[in-house]
Amino acid sequence: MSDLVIETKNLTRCYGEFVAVQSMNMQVLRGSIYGFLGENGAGKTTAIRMILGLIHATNGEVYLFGQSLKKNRHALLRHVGALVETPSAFGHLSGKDNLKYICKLRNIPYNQIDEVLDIVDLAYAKDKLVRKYSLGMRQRLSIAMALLGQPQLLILDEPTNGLDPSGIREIRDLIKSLPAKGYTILVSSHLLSEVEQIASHVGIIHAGQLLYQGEIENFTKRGQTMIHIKCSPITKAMQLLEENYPQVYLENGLFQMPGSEEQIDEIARLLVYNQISIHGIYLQQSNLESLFLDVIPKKQ
Ligand SMILES: Nc1ncnc2c1ncn2[C@@H]1O[C@H](COP(=O)(O)OP(=O)(O)OP(=O)(O)O)[C@@H](O)[C@H]1O
Repeated sequence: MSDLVIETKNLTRCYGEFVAVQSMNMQVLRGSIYGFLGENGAGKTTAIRMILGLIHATNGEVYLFGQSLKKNRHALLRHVGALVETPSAFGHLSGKDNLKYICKLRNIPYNQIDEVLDIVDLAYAKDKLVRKYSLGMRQRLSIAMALLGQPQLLILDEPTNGLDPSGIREIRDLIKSLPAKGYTILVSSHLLSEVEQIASHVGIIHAGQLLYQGEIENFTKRGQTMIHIKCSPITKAMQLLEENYPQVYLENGLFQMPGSEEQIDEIARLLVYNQISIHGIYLQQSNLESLFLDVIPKKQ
């Protein structure tokens, strides 16, 4: 069994002259939650639609579970559940009847219904009409629909769009619970904070190009630790620090420089020895946001 549930090779999609996705080599490992992160218009939906065989690639190929999608489209997509468009459950039917309807359409046994209702934690509301569901409940029902047919891979395109904070939390908790049940998840988002909270891996797409992919943890490790110092008088401190630490810079009254915990003592001694008052000195780890901004090209 392939360890890569999704692999794309030079996947490209053009709309006329415009390149929406460019030579994308995505690798999604079995059992992972892969956060596909990019600003609006970055190319996430286009890439996802190609992975699902909903649109053709202009160039390149998609492999699912180690096999070419081109050659085994129907057999492979049977193992994939997806939520790509806005949820479309019937409001005049109960949650359970909506699931029954999908089972009938796709020839899936009804005995899977209770199982997926349990996974998305909607068993208590299965007989309630969907029009009386909250948006978060509707979205969980849509995920239950995608889970019918016992897929191995679940693809969710911006599943928290339009939800309120409690709905977002419900979906987040649900997604986090899925790998333990044997699912691999590809979830797209334009929100860094969301990906940071749920994903084990991240792929960053910008203007159609996958600029980074790997474990979230490794991504965070790319960051430097910075020493932040608040001290006075500023002009004298600037002169002294620049002489000893050429990488230092001043921002909003705070001196900053790359460094480690061991250097803090040495810097503090230098400042005190030169009659500079220290109001604060501490170590700051780069956060995911600053790393993200480092990866994507600066706006002109
Ligand atoms: N059918 C189409 N014809 C022409 N251009 C398109 C088409 N579909 C998408 N695009 C363009 O391709 C780019 C990528 O769009 P895509 O929907 O994949 O981005 P996205 O990252 O999913 O963003 P969003 O979160 O806003 O949906 C955008 O500039 C979009 O305008």
